[in-house]
Amino acid sequence: MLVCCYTVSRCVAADGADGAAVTACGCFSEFRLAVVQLQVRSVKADNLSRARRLVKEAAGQGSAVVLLPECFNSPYGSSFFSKYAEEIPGESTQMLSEAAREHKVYVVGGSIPEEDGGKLYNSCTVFGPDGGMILKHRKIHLFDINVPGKICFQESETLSPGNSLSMFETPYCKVGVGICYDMRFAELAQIYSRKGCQLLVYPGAFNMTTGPAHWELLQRARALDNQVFVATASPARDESASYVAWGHSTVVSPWGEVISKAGPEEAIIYADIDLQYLSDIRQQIPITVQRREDLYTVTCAQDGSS
Ligand SMILES: NC(=O)CCC(=O)C(=O)O
Repeated sequence: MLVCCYTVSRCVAADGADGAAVTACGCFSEFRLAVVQLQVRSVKADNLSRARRLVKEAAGQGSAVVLLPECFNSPYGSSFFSKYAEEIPGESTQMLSEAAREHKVYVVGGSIPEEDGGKLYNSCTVFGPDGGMILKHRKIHLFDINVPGKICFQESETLSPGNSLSMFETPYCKVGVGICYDMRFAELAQIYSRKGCQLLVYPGAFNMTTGPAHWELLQRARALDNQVFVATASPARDESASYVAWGHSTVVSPWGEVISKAGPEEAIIYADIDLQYLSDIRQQIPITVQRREDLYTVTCAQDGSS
């Protein structure tokens, strides 16, 4: 918890990340987040080397935390998951670990298709500045969609869901992790924010149907109703792919404003995450303390059930 965030000064973070700001009490109130909207193609080695280069570039711009897209090592699609799947640790997570250690940043490694015990998962790994793996999060809500004439897709044909929630702590803030479709489930964001997360990250690959309609709206809703920062990282759009990603990686503030946003093409976007701003908003509109937990259980329903 940030308790005495009054005086803010620029400094070099203890773990070597430049550009963080600390308060008089020594807690960090501001840090730079980079979101890498990677152009993912069919050659895995190229995806890995480009991701590595862009993590380096983001670190060079003073980022303390770098976020990669869903399925960053593989084209997104049921026909690709088993071909590109790896065990963890494996080639892709090794690269993430090395990039985090070399550049002294937190790397939220988007996701990769993971193989474990004969099953496939859509898994996000997070690495700290020492290169150690902090967590592995398996997508808990699998993306199944059928909008006639537009898109029909079923992750659940090939993937298995994860069964646990994942949060991690940095010197800057506490972060909750979800993967793409997980963002549609408001309960997940609510649990993370109630457990103290100030930033929610969703590596994601929305599509050309739901992207324009829902992508930004969902992020702003999750940010606003939980008073947290929300960041999404999409693959860059590839019109020739079987699943065309919407792109538009975004960072939203706890006020619900879009503070950084990519277009459809490969890019790195940056956001200076100001936790004092988050505290101010929570004081100005104190929903976090005005909740009526005593009323949120249905005790009397018309059909007599409770
Ligand atoms: N990869 C995904 O989970 C896609 C989710 C999506 O597009 C949606 O509309 O939800």
